Amino acid sequence: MTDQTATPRAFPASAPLKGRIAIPGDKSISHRSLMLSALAVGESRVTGLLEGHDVLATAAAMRAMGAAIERRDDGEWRIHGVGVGGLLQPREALDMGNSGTSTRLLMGLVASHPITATFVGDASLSGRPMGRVIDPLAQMGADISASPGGRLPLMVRGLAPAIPLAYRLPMASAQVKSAVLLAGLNTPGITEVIEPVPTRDHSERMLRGFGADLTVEVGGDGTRHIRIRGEAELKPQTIAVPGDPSSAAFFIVAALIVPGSDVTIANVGLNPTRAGLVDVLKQMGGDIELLNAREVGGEAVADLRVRHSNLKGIEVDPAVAPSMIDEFPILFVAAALAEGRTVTRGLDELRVKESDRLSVMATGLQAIGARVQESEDGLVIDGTGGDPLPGGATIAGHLDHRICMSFAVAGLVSKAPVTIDDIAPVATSFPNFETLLTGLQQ
Ligand SMILES: O=C(O)C1=C[C@@H](OP(=O)(O)O)[C@@H](O)[C@H](O)C1
Ligand SMILES: C=C(OP(=O)(O)O)C(=O)O
Repeated sequence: MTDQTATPRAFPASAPLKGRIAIPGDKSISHRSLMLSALAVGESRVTGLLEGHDVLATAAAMRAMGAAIERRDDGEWRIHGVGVGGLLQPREALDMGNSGTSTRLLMGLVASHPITATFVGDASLSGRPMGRVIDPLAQMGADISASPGGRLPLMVRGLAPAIPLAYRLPMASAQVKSAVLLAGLNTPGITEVIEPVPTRDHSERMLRGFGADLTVEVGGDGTRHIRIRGEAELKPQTIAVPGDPSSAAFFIVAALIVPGSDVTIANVGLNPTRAGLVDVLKQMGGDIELLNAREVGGEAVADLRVRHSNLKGIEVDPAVAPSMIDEFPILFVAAALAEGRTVTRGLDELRVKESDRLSVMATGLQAIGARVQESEDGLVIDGTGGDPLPGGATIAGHLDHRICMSFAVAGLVSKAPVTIDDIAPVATSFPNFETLLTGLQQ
């Protein structure tokens, strides 16, 4: 069946990319800025907020639960919080759109408030597993009824006071960690998350920044014990959201693989729990220079100057996966242009993102002439050594923004244009992606 509302877009071979761009705000930090501000007592101010559909879904949900949230004409967001424990029962189902982060973190918040909320989402989100948050939140006392397989639509009936929990994460997931910590905010006593494999730590940093009593103890084997004391009072903050490294990734790789390119990407967040891609691309021979390294709002930030490079295939250490979990689709494109073989493993989590990113990337790359083999938990890619890919196929984006943008970049180095069947999903995380790309092609 053809989707009448889809907007296909063709990406042809590109001239060298040249110039300087600033990418939009970090999606993870933007979600958390809205949620924590909405729970603080008083007015928080946020600049650089990502205004993508996923973050706007979080804003709408926090409004529906009582927070006053407005965007000023100068782009600053002002949020009046309701206080921890003060969330109101939403009158209608919370529409999470395409956003896993909104869904899982907000389920955590609702779980320890005396309210009931229904969560709905699009076809992609409705296929993603929510059992991973249902399990710990049910142990804390929330009553959750989900669709078969622990999917959306689902309903969370919170319990207040909830029961504190010590929870060992069964998979490397910042969303599950954050759901439990956010539930812990309004739970008496100490809620603990035990994290054997470190994942992005924005929740920990920001909860502390808002004044929550949160400690992190690292065991001898690297396991992190994160403890939050509940019934916290959060103080309003002024937040400058750094640029999203996961969005920068598309322009980093584009500049590395389009011959003659020289691009500077300003204000990129480089929190070590997010910066894996830059290290891996450097290992592959990528010319990426960090300029003006600084700290913004407790997060490492730098400008990145990226020049076209002859990339070499490598074996990617599975241990770096959590620090670049959303960047594998675009890394696979870089690998398809590198000289020699790139091997990736330990990427089972990619199968439960907006699409099955291992299978969708393997199929799409094969369709445009790349040599790719899919294994259970990774891809093996034999690159062209810098020669253009044949291209010329239409790629199914499966409502997955990162798939759409990865193949858009692949089109820039293909003989025949690469067409994305529907470009609309890009707006979930990177609304001005095409505008920035066109600007670098002038
Ligand atoms: O906590 C977050 O903001 C996110 C965590 C990651 O998901 P998982 O926790 O499912 O790995 C990541 O893929 C997502 O884009 C954002
Ligand atoms: C996995 C992602 O997001 P989410 O889980 O919030 O849908 C992503 O942005 O790549």
